[in-house]
Amino acid sequence: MIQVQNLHKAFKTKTGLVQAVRGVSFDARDGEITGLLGPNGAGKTTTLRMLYTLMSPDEGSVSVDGIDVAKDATAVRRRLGVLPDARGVYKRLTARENIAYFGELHGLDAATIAQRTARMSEALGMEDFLDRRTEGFSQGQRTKTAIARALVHDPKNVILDEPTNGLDVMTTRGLRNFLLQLRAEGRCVIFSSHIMQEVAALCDRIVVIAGGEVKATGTPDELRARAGHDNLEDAFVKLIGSEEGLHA
Ligand SMILES: Nc1ncnc2c1ncn2[C@@H]1O[C@H](COP(=O)(O)OP(=O)(O)OP(=O)(O)O)[C@@H](O)[C@H]1O
Repeated sequence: MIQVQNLHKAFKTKTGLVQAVRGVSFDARDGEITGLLGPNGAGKTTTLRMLYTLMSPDEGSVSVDGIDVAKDATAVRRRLGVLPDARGVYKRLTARENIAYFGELHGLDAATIAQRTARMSEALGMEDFLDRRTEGFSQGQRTKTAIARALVHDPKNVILDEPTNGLDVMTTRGLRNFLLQLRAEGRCVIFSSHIMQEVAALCDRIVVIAGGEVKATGTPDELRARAGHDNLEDAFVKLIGSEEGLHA
């Protein structure tokens, strides 16, 4: 369970202050997939970075399974599996070694790492490239490696920043099934996307974000009803107030 209360974050730039996130609040429950949907520049990545302890908010709070990120970031990190926007796999290591390295950082023994790697590889379809060096990997292969690595310690909460970015249709379908599997295991899953069909197809709850603010929160049906449109695409456009940056 991840609870987000009134997050704010601004960045100083040469041309002035950029207010990236302005008062974002939402709850992401266990056994559900929560989608953060918004156009380019909406503040999704910045919000997720504050959730996974990479950045501290200017204001507001985040708690993971009841633990305040500001009070015990280490305990929070143990409960989180994160696919960051920069995937950053080590190119001199094979996919298996990338996963094992993260397992070792989490203090797992070799047998546990081998067992989790086998499970993840099967779920994500990594058998063909598991023992290849990641240098030269396709985007999909890199993303799968980064996801497997992020989940090696079997975290209860999973945060993925635009997980299907740059993936082909078949790989995206595989990834969707994988996220549904994580949900069925009772995990709390949050992912960000600017593709409304994807969010609508997968999410139990959608947080619509634009201009650093939450514009609406609800199930796909609730959002349709609130916007007064049966068509989800029209509903999102109405909730966001613009079509810009929403489509793939
Ligand atoms: N480190 C930074 N320094 C300055 N501005 C930043 C920084 N990080 C984010 N921003 C700005 O904050 C705003 C929100 O960016 P963010 O990356 O959170 O959006 P996003 O919703 O993830 O967008 P996208 O879908 O394009 O990835 C943007 O205007 C961006 O330029």
